[in-house]
Amino acid sequence: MKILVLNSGSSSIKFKLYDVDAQNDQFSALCEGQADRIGIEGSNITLKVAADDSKEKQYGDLANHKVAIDRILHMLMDGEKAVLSSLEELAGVGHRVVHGGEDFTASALITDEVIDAIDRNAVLAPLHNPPNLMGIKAMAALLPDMPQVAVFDTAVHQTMPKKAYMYALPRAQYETYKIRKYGFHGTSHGYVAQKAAEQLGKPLEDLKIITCHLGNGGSLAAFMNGQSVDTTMGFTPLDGIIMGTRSGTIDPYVPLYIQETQELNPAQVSTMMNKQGGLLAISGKSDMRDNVQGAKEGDEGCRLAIEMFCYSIQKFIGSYIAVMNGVDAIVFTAGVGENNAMLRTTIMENFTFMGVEMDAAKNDANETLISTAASTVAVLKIHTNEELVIALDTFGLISGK
Ligand SMILES: Nc1ncnc2c1ncn2[C@@H]1O[C@H](COP(=O)(O)OP(=O)(O)O)[C@@H](O)[C@H]1O
Ligand SMILES: CC(=O)OP(=O)(O)O
Ligand SMILES: [Mg+2]
Repeated sequence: MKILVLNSGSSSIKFKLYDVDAQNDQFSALCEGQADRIGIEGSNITLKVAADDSKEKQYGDLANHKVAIDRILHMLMDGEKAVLSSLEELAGVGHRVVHGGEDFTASALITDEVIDAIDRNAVLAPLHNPPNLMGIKAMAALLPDMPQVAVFDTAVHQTMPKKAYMYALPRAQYETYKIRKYGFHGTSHGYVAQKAAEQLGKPLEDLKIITCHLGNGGSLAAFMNGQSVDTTMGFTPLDGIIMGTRSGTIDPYVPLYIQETQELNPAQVSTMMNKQGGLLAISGKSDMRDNVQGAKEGDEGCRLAIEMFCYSIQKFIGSYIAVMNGVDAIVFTAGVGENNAMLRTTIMENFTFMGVEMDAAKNDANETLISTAASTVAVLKIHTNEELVIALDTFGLISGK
């Protein structure tokens, strides 16, 4: 049976097709790809099949998400790298949905009620939920009888205790308006925490783990007793560490002051903090690779951006060690976390006081366990796989397993 996973963004759709051997619970990826610049000039779809390294790229007008999904399905069936003989082969579709609010503590089969709930929560994640919904609706329009599943970024963090998720604001802000910390990237945090426990040969429940998901967007999470107990993103994915284009945590009065003194409206300040902040604001480059390259060439802005990025992560790691009264493992994952040994070293330098010892050779060789045997805390680098979790949950829900 085959399962398609979609991660729909505002102008892109990432997709991955899995072949599931239900008998043996084996999931193998057949292909993956991305539709880019949906609704913008120069839109295109790239497809890479697992069997070979070359990519098929198709340019063409992708006016909206429905057109893009239609084109993706055609590429999967009759492109030069076709991996599906017909749509009948698809058993289900799994979607990443960023904000599930307090409505979802686990993944859900998509029904009209689920769609309504995702829609209701869209005010809480205006950059993410509307495109997620577009993907779901586009797929439903093309294949009305196909079972679809929503996998929420917020679900894993619904275990946080009240003292962690409440903001110290008048009660009505939470009770009436649902303003609280939700946390995101839960699919990734949960997956790498579990993988770290397996690597260390201990049950997740017995470990205190800090997971660092460092991608273009990024967040940290603290796991204790097998559950997320705190995370750096908050009411929205703007909070926490410094990201590619997001400011992360700042004095909450700053946006109000900017609005008052510079005659900017809330939407303009939101754009400033979400799209013009972060690494981009400091160095002019949002992509970490460009910052690393710039710093090597002596660019002061890039150096400062990297210093601020690492500093913001160190502060949260320190606070989560305090929150859990200890830590057994620290895990790095996602684009930056998985690929840059130098940044991992820099971040961990401030924890040598408590006996953290990196193994430089293993770190440089990109091994999984990158601390020494003598280190008081295990430091790991684990490849995240949000798509696989989505495929697993989709299979579970559609097959009743
Ligand atoms: N070798 C590397 N060194 C530093 N950063 C890297 C490296 N490889 C990838 N990255 C960074 O990873 C980020 C993208 O991570 P990813 O997890 O794919 O993000 P997202 O899913 O949010 O798009 C980019 O900032 C990119 O520069
Ligand atoms: C929730 C979130 O920030 O997601 P992404 O990193 O994909 O932007
Ligand atoms: Mg990501």
